[in-house]
Parts: sequence; C-alpha cells; structure tokens
Amino acid sequence: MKELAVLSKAMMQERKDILLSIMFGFIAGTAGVALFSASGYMISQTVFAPPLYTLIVLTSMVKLLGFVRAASRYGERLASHRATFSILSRLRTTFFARLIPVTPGILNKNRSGDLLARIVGDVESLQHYFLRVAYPPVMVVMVFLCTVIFTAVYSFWMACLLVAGMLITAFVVPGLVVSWQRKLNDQVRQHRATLSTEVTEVLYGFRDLKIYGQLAQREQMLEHASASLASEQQRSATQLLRGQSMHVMITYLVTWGVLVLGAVLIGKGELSGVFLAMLILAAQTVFEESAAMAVLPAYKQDSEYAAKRLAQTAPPRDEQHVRVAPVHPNQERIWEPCMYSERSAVEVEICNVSFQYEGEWRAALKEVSLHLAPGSKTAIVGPSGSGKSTILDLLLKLRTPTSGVLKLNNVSISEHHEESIWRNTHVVLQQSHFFRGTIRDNLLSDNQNLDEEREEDRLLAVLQAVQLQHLALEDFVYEKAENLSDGEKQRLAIARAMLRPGTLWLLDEPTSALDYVTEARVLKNLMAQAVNDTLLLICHRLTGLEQMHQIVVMDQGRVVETGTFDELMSQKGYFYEMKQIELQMLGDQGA
Ligand SMILES: Nc1ncnc2c1ncn2[C@@H]1O[C@H](COP(=O)(O)OP(=O)(O)OP(=O)(O)O)[C@@H](O)[C@H]1O
Repeated sequence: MKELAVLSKAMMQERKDILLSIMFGFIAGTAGVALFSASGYMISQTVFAPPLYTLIVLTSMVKLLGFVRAASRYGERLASHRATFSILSRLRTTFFARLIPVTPGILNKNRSGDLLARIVGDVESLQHYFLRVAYPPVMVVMVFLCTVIFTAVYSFWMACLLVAGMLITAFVVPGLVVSWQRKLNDQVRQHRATLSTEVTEVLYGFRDLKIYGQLAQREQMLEHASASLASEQQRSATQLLRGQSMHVMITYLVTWGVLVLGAVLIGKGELSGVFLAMLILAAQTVFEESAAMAVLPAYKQDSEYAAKRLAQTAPPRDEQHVRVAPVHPNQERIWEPCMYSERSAVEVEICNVSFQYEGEWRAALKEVSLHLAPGSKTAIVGPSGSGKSTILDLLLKLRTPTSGVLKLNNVSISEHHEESIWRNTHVVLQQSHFFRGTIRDNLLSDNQNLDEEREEDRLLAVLQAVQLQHLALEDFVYEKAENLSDGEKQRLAIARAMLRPGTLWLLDEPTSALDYVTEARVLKNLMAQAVNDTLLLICHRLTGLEQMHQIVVMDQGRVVETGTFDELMSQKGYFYEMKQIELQMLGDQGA
C-alpha cells in the first residue's frame, strides 16, 4: 500500500532495533516452548524415579530456560518499544513537515476539532503497525516452525495437527474478527469525529453559546456524542475479545487433540508415554505465542485506514499542489538580513493574478494587477469580501494563485522560500495569535536574537511607539491574550511586527480596533520606521490616506480604481463615493 511507504521508511531507519527485537523475541518464544516442554518432560520422568543427576540436569535446564526467557523477553520489549517510539517520532515530524505547506487549504476543508483529533489519532494508530501488524507474524512463523519440527521428531500427525490449528488461528479467526470489525470501525470513527467537533464547538464558542442561550442544548449534544462513542467502542472491544476467546478455544481444542492423538499413538506403541506431557505443554505454549494474530487484522486495517487518511490530509511533498520552485540564485541576496543593513526596499508586482478558494464556485481575485514601487506606501480599500486579505495571503505564499504571477524584486514569488519571505517581512494579519507567557515572550516569539543589553530598551521603545507604555515586559499574557483588549492585542501585534527585520510591510487592518487618536499616533510611529520601506496597508477607514503614494480600490475581486488620494477624489468614482459616505457617517456621529 503506497500510503504506508512513509511507515516502511521509518521502520527501515530503525532496523537495528527491529532486528534486535526479532532476535530477542525468537529466543524468548522458543525458550518459552522449551521451558514448558522441559517441565512436562521432567514431571513425567519423576514418575519413573530417575537417577538424581537426571533430575538435577532437568531442574537446572528449567531454571536456565526460565531465566533466558525472562531476560530475552525484556530485551525484546526494550528494543521493540524503542523502535516503536522512534518510528512514532519520525512519523510525527514527517507528517508535520508535510502539513505546513498545505495548512490553509486543509483548514478550509475540514472542521478544526475533527482535524486535530484525526491527525493525532491517525498518527498514534500508525504506531501499532510495527508492534501489532508487522512483528507478530515474523515471530509466530519462526517460533512455530521450530515447534513443528520439534514435534515432528516425535509424531508427524501431531505436527500436522499443530499446523492445522495454526492455520485456523492465523487465518480463520482473524478473518472473522475483520468482518465483524469492518462496519463497527467506521461507526467508531464517525462518532469520534462528531465528538471532537462538538468538544471544539463548545470550548471555542462557550461565551457565545452562553449568551445566545444554546449552551445547555450543545452540552446535551456533547453528552450524546460521548455516550454514542463509548457504546460503539464497547461493542468494538467486545468483538475483539470474542476473537481472542475463539483463539483460546482453538488452543485448547488443539491441546486436547494432541492429548487424544498421543493416547492413540501410545496405545499403538508408536510414542513413549513419557513424552506426552511435554508435547501437550509445547502445543499449548506455542499457541500462546500466537495470541497476537487474532487481533492483527483489526490493527492492520486500522493502520492502513489511518495512513490513507493522513496521506489525503497532507499528501507527500511531491504530490502537493504547492509550487516548490527551484531556489533562485539571487533569492538569499534579496531577503537575507545581512542585506537589510542596506535597507534596499522591495519592489512588488502582481501581474494578472486570479485566485479561487478550493471548493468555492466564485473567484476571490480576478485578474488583479498592481505595482508597488520600492519604498512606496500603498493602501488597499474596498468593501468587505472584495479580496483584500487574499492578496496578502498570496504575497506571503500562504496560498498559490490560480493564475498570474506575483513578483518580489522582479523574482517570481514561487522561487522564494516562504520562510525567507516571512522572516524578512513585517506582517500584521487581521487575527494574531498570542502565546501564554509574558509580553516579552510574545514580542520575541520568533526567537530573534536582539543584543541582550539593548534588548530591554528596544522592547520598551517599541511598546511606547504602539502606545502600550502602560504594560511591563514581564506582564503576563493569558492564552489567546484574553486579558488584553482587542485594541491592545492589535498594538502588541504591531509591536511584534516592528521588531522584525526587513523592508516590506504587509498590514491587514492593523488598527481597526483603535480609537482615532491612538490609531493616528501608532500609525505615525509605524510610518516613521517604515519611511524607506515598501508598505501595503489594508484598511476600511479612509482617513489619513492622503499621505499614501497609491490607493487601490477593490470590489468583488477586481481592482476598480487606482491613484493618489487627490486623483481618486477628483475622479469622483467609487472611492469618492465611499469617502462621502464615511464623511456623512462621521458627521452623523458628531451631530
Ligand atoms: N478560507 C476561505 N475559504 C473560502 N472562501 C474564502 C476564504 N477566505 C475568504 N474567502 C472568500 O474570498 C473572498 C475574499 O475574501 P477576503 O478575506 O480576501 O476579503 P476582504 O476584502 O479581505 O474582506 P474583509 O474586509 O472583510 O476582511 C470573500 O468572498 C470570501 O468569502
């Protein structure tokens, strides 16, 4: 199965531990069979009052085998679990690396609660592949072959009986378990997805649900989803247990068969009675070794399903529709911070770019063309949903245009590493994420190495510039910055952007939650820092745009007007009308 390739690769990388676990497992398995066979033989021998040295040899052998079995079982567990956890960690990193480039698209298509549970659950499911799917058959075949050869020395028919029993436990019982589990597993997965979605909805929407009086109803749905999942899981566990019970039953039937066959052979004089207990115990022990086979298909199915879903969620890099173009020879020259000292501003070109979100019938951007000269200041305005933020997403390489080209310093954006763009751009998006920690942690959240002595002064100066001087660097920030107001969050995001290197600023409504006075002060300081840089500002308010070199007006995914403030006002077009409405509203508020 192609999807399991990543797993096979991870297993190959852990081959040393895997080989060790197979070796120790084989020793433990055969030592177990030998231990019980020797015990059976010893018990039978004692009936005939053998010489003392025979008993001493047999007792020592039993003790030695017991020790070898325990020690090698320990070695097997150690090596196999070490291999399993290393494989798991490799799977996590591989999957995470695949996930990053396709993240915005995935979040579009999936419900976040389900997605999180799926990713975690599926990766965890894959950890069973080695221990419960790949490893048991190897072990069972090796130990079983030895036992069959050993038994065949005493009786061919007994060996045949063991082979028949093994075929039933290795194929018939697991086959039955699979057919029972197939439908149930689907139901368990569906119920798990519903529960995760419900949990996320209640957690994230707690406040709104409470205000709109829907909390009790949602809690009921959550309880219902949880109960349904528990009952399906119980049914699934019962069926797995039924499979294991059948395995035990077959084991006892085979043991009884060995007993009956042994009695017949002894009666015919073809087998010495002293070996009967030994053969019975050997048969019983070897089937215990193969107990894992009963649940193997269920785990196999589960792992394959998990691998398939993970491959769908985050396809391998070569199958991702993210353009990872070759690195342009000049690329690092353009973006490396060492060039930052020259402060050469970035030129941005957007040529005939169209973009359509996956699953949407209508394009968010239609043949948009823009030119941002180095060092220029551009504002994009337009009604909500006109495609302004999408332009930023494309410039940040969070999404790939459906058609058209975006260029930074005359190099297509597809030829830039996304990390290099992010590292060297001052970005403020509409929604910023804040971490649980201090203000200082949040300001330096990308581990910038500011000169330690100057760090304090620089951070305080930035806080002052964004009018957050009332906050101390050691003030605590709760998860999602819940202890900050929306305006404070925006200013913290601006401060964070101001601390970054680079000569390109991409700002998406960075001050929408601020009052006019604070907004004017913050923007003034920001503009002072960005004086020589290229800046793109998305905004709804039309005040203060007079200083912009260029204003771009967008509507329904198209650029409808471009020009300076004065040009657009004299054109008396879309922008002029928007400005009139804003003035009217401000007038109404003032009245
Ligand atoms: N993740 C998404 N999946 C599907 N469609 C989307 C997604 N994000 C935005 N859109 C759609 O794309 C269009 C442009 O959205 P965009 O966010 O770029 O508009 P905007 O001008 O920035 O709006 P606003 O001023 O409200 O932020 C809208 O019609 C919107 O419904």
